[in-house]
Amino acid sequence: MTGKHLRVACAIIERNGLVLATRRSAAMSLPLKWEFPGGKIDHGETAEQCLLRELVEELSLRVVIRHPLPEHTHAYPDFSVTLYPFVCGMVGGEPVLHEHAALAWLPPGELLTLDWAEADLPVINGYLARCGIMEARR
Ligand SMILES: Nc1nc2c([nH]c(=O)n2[C@H]2C[C@H](O)[C@@H](COP(=O)(O)OP(=O)(O)OP(=O)(O)O)O2)c(=O)[nH]1
Repeated sequence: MTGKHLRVACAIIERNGLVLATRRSAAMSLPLKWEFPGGKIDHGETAEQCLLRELVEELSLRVVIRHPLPEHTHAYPDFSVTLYPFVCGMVGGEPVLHEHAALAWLPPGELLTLDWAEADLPVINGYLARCGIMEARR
């Protein structure tokens, strides 16, 4: 593994049978890739605390954290990331884009139609397996 290692909490937010995906902006790392909203875990912060903070900063969104999913580590060419995913529910309100280029609410079975950050693919497939949806694409 080369470069820095990031620990990142991310949210699989469910609402009325749909899941929220956000698209990174052209100015961010991994430009225009789709991801689950969240961000880097600060020193002294739990993954859950990070997630609640990042969702307010990025999307003005308050959620309830329902349960964690298994973490996954992925090596990109110049850095590596461990994703700490949490299935969440909405408290209320609508997400507001402060940093991302776009958002989409999709049925779980359509998530893999987006161009995801590579690290997310095992997370999505694990989530789909929990939902009883067979992996349709890689
Ligand atoms: N939030 C989030 N980040 C992800 C996911 N998948 C994935 O590879 N990442 C990567 C993208 C970023 O390099 C890093 C998260 O950092 P960040 O959300 O604070 O992004 P950032 O633009 O501030 O990062 P940087 O350019 O300052 O390095 O993890 C995901 O599902 N959600």
